[in-house]
Amino acid sequence: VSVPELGVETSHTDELRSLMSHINDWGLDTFRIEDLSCQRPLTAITYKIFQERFLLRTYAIEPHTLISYLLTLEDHYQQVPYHNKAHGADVCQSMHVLLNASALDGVFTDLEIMSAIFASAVHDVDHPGVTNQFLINTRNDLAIMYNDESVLENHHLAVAFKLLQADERNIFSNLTPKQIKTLRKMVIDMVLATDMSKHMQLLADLKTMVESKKVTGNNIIMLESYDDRIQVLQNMIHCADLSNPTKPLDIYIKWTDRIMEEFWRQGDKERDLGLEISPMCDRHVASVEKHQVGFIEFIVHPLWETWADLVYPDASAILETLEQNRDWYQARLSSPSSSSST
Ligand SMILES: COc1ccc(-c2ccn(C[C@@H](O)CN3CCOCC3)n2)cc1OC1CCCC1
Ligand SMILES: [Zn+2]
Repeated sequence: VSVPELGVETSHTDELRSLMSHINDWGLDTFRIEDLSCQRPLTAITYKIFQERFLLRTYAIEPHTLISYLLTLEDHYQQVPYHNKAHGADVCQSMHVLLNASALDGVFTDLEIMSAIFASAVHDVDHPGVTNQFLINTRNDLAIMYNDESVLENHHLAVAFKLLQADERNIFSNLTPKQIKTLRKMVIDMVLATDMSKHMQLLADLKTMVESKKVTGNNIIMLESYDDRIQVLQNMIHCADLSNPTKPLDIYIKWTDRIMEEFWRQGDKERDLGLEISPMCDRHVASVEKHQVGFIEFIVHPLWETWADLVYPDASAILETLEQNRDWYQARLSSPSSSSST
């Protein structure tokens, strides 16, 4: 069975191929890839990364099996404003770039790398566009299923692994049982770490690691235990998940427009249900810029500053962009408020 060169059927092959040549660059325009891939950004990006890292060869993955899994995975992302297949594709590509930090050169095994790319691609699959708290408050079946604990994160993992059960989609069919066991544990540990309720603990542990950082002669980080290795991978997927404010401003603003529309739709549901409207979810009381400045000040910058310390100097330019973007939103705060999309 033959597969198209870029993994997806497109009439923009030359343009898509040219864009894909920037797969290793921070700030790749996921929105343009969404258009050029005929609405298949997750399949196109993940397929390119697997090829770029020779993972099909290393793990004897049939191209059509990988495409079949990716297309089905992509179809299981819901059409919600933010937590859709474009976000999955963006986090996957961002993780791919973070894994290329020179301070991590040769640190992770191929299995750990494949686990990280797979975890990123699947980490929000079937996201319904509402928060864990909303699912808990409305006694949604998912909250009942997972007893209010990391409800969405558990669901994304269950969906991702269930899709692997079909033979024509089982990309890990040629891994050894031990490899499958290890990959499954690492993917679970990474996706569960994207739960924002784990953020403070994850950041505290990262800070401790930075303070006691051990490096080799050429500044490569030494990670001896599984706990140390998975902790770095968990922080990487968390950084990739919270990377919108570190991207070129025009791309960041598009992500802001999408997350706000998703939050406001949740607020609309809460209003209709007579529930208290969650913070930042009332479209009639919008302060988009203020919330982005707060998000960066209290969550995104502390995390990325610590990550930049760990892999110094690899993430310095990213931190610089984050600070410039914060200043841009800050400046719009003091001037008469105008919508973030203009
Ligand atoms: C560009 O703006 C944002 C971009 C991203 C986010 C954001 C929040 C939480 N996350 C991460 C979860 O989605 C973790 N998910 C949950 C479901 O399970 C998987 C893992 N991401 C918030 C953003 O802005 C908010 C609105 C104003 C300030 C804050
Ligand atoms: Zn996410």
